[in-house]
Amino acid sequence: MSTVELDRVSYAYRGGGLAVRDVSLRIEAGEVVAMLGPNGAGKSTTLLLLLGMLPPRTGTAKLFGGPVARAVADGRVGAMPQAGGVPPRSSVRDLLEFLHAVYPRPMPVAEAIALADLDGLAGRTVERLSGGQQQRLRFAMAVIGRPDLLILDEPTAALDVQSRRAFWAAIRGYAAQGRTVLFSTHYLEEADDNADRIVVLDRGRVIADGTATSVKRMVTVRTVSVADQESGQDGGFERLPGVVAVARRDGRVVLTTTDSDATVLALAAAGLLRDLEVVGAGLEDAFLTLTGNLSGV
Ligand SMILES: Nc1ncnc2c1ncn2[C@@H]1O[C@H](COP(=O)(O)OP(=O)(O)OP(=O)(O)O)[C@@H](O)[C@H]1O
Repeated sequence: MSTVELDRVSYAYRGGGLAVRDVSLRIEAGEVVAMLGPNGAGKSTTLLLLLGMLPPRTGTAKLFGGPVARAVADGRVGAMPQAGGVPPRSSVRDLLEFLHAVYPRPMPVAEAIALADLDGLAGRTVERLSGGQQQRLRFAMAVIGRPDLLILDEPTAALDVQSRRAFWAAIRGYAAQGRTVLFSTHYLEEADDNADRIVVLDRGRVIADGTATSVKRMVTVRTVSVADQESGQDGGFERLPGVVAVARRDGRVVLTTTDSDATVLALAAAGLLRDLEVVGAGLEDAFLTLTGNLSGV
């Protein structure tokens, strides 16, 4: 029995195209999984389907081998959705005490406060917390019920670098207790640092799924550029090893490659190494490469 089991799930918002298309995904107990993808890839929609907040149009979603609604009602799922207000006038302690009373097997309020690094802020009202502190409170609210599965939608979006680090340390601490964690992010680096496995979504589909190392290898593309020598060397660049796209701009030939070493060696062998520049390409290019939409200009 898997913790998360999506079987060919699709979802369309009213009046929109398919936001999630035929997604199948299994996550086992104890895994920490990142869902990585650009804006609009379908990450939030997939997470909402798993929380029972949207019903699949086709396909089935199960948690712990049963209906999503049952797992949620049993308090086995903790969530930090992207949107969702926290009552501004309540204090941190009041909110957590309220939730403590709601869940069947909660952790002590003090433990949730410590885990979310909110010590010293228990008496403060929500409206007087900084953005980062509010985010940490939302985390405390998600874990206080000791959920077996924690679902976090871009949890660090509002945080600065320092709070980000503290936040991930708290999540890793929770995962280390054998809990399953699924989070979404735009950042390959964040996925790489904090997940055992990365599922890449693009336009509603799963386009890659594997260990951080294997996905990183797939999405790490570089741009190699040399001065355009106009030496009648028209074409041919796209046949160099690793090259997936060729563009010419500002007097340079710009090659997008999945194997920059091989591309540079081949350029050298062809006598074309003039004013070489190699830079890491952004994740956007990497997604385009993965989805086969990067074409030469
Ligand atoms: N409430 C909604 N009504 C209509 N369309 C929506 C709604 N929410 C999302 N969509 C559309 O569904 C698709 C998937 O959006 P979703 O929010 O799941 O992506 P995402 O990967 O979470 O993006 P982001 O990283 O920006 O949060 C997008 O095309 C988006 O425009």
